[in-house]
Amino acid sequence: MTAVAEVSQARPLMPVEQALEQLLALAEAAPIRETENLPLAEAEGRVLATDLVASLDLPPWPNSAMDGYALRLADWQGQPLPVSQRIFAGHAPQPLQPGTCARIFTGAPVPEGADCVEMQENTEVLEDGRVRFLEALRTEQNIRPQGQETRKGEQVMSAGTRLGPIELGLAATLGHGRLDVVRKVKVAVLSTGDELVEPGLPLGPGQIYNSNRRLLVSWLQRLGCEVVDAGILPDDLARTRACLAELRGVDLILSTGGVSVGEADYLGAALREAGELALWKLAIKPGKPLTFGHFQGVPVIGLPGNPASTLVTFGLLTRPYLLRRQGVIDVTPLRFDMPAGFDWPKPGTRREYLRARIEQGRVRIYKNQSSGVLRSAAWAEGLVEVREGSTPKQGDIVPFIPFSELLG
Ligand SMILES: Nc1nc2c(c(=O)[nH]1)N[C@H]1C(S)=C(S)[C@@H](COP(=O)(O)OP(=O)(O)OC[C@H]3O[C@@H](n4cnc5c(N)ncnc54)[C@H](O)[C@@H]3O)O[C@H]1N2
Ligand code: MOO
Ligand SMILES: [Mg+2]
Repeated sequence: MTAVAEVSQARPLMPVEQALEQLLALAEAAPIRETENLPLAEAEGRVLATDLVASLDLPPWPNSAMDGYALRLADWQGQPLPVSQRIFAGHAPQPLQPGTCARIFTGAPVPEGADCVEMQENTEVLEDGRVRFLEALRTEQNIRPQGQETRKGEQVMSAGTRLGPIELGLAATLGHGRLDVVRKVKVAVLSTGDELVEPGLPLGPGQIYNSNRRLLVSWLQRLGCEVVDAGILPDDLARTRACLAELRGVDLILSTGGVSVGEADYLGAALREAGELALWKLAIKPGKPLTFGHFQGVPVIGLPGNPASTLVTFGLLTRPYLLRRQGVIDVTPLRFDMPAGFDWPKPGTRREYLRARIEQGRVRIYKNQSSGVLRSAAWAEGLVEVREGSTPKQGDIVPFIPFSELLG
């Protein structure tokens, strides 16, 4: 353990950007290549494996944007026109008879020969059934031309796009019933600590409930990962080694706890001993001892055990890593510039992520920012970033990252 303490003192803390950059590079070096072809109904939350190219024009034919009348402007000299056909959406029209108009409804194909649609509110139907047009008319008005939205052959979504309701809707408009998606990332979740007991069971002396496991398993499922629940690992180096070795078939071992410098912190020790520790100790608060390494070739992320540290380091560093493994390009959460509703007089040496929420247009922070307090996050709506050395005060602009940007 003295070796660990020495390393901790010798090594300067790594800035968050640098750590993220390294994690993303490591993710790109180990991409998930296998794909599966899924029906749209099962593709929600997954990542598109190949570019999606339009196999048809959208709209496939010119159609009416209004309920009204279709006519040919050259045929109209201001006189009322008789109605020669009625065209409903989903039905093929006849070519427009010269000197007539067609009754037409929204979404119905514009008949050959017509070049203008007038909405019915601007018309008057005479007793003999002819239609008088009351306003000036322009060619192409109220017509959605073929291919206006998308041309056949155009790339509509690129590989690496995450499929949510909007993307699935877009794929559906183009007629795709199935999509090629990247297979799920398989993540083993491990909670380390002699003190941990699963909720629902009685607590013994010195014990606490395991909250990180539930937090991470639910979050990973939301991110579209396949979760292997590896349970609780006691604080024991031999068992830590054995457990890591057993999890060989996964894409990532994600553990919590045991990465600091305590005498019962064995996760970092096991990685160091295996000679595959790539990242340790970041300038982030909470979350400083975050650890990345490999155990017998399997990537391991060791999140610090304090629940708010787990949350922050998962959201800001692990989530982008997992998405990038699947080829997702855009892994950066949106940040909103907001006026601070707090004073932060003491400059820090680590970048702080305070649990915060918006009240009356300002970012307020939870009263207890201790990394052990998960309640701070339940109260909050997101994280406010306070950079190293900065001392924001009331009214200063600070970046706010809503949890909604991180949770999905
Ligand atoms: N001498 C030093 N001590 C500590 C340092 C340091 O730099 N020097 N860093 C502190 C910081 S910062 C953090 S963060 C923690 C990280 O500790 P570990 O990752 O080693 O985690 P543990 O020691 O196992 O546990 C820390 C804390 O979290 C509780 N915990 C752990 N797992 C869970 C879980 N699954 N559910 C709920 N709570 C959990 C655990 O009981 C401890 O209270 O180290 C500091 N120490
Ligand atoms: O980094 Mo620790 O998470 O500050 O408590
Ligand atoms: Mg510890």
